[in-house]
Amino acid sequence: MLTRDVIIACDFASAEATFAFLDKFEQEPRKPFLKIGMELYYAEGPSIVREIKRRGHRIFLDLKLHDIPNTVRKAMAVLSKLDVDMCNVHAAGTIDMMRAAVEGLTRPDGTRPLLIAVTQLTSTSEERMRGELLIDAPIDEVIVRYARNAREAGLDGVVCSPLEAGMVKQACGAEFLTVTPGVRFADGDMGDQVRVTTPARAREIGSDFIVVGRPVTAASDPVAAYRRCVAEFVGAE
Ligand SMILES: O=C(O)c1cc(=O)[nH]c(=O)n1[C@@H]1O[C@H](COP(=O)(O)O)[C@@H](O)[C@H]1O
Repeated sequence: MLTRDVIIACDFASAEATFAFLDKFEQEPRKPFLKIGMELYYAEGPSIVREIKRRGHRIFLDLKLHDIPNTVRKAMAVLSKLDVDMCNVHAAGTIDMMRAAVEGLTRPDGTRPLLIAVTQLTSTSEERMRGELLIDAPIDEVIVRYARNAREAGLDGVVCSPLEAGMVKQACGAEFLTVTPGVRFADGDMGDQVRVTTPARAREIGSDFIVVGRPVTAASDPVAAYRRCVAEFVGAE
């Protein structure tokens, strides 16, 4: 069983900006678990992963692969060499694509990073999903279905809103991971997120990891904002 934790989304445009941010956490006893997403990875390439790893952080590499199975298998085989802790794909790529992702990510010695699938982005409302994507079902049903598909393909969990963590656990089992962005403090701005809740509520619902970007990175005191997330979500240690 993995320990509940807070993942900071390092959505920065350069290594310089990222390290200026990380330097603020030098004195923290707890080394934050970090997410590297498309912006930073596309700007800096694999070297940013190696450099952050060298500083001793755990890394969720969030590139959300979504392509034909052969392409995803081969791309995942490349990413498996980066020695990150967690990677992701879009569950909309189907069970075959997710199986190919598992195969590609698995190293010759049988080990691999955790692999999770994005169900419906936390910026998507049920109204837009129905109206624009023509998925004619309640969004909770879609999320649970995608989570079951991910489990069937052999993945370790899903990305969903913390609001959906409980129903995913109920459908797929307590050990099936829920990694949940769409987190805001009670007094915070939603920005482009739609399906959101607070770190404290995410804990009550049963999320394993919350992914928090702007509430920490754009805060006037990012370390204090991170500690607030940890206090609400992880509690006393
Ligand atoms: O896969 C993700 O990490 C992800 C999935 C999702 O459904 N929603 C979502 O917001 N994310 C990511 O989580 C982070 C949330 O950032 P903030 O909205 O700034 O807290 C961003 O880096 C998003 O790319």
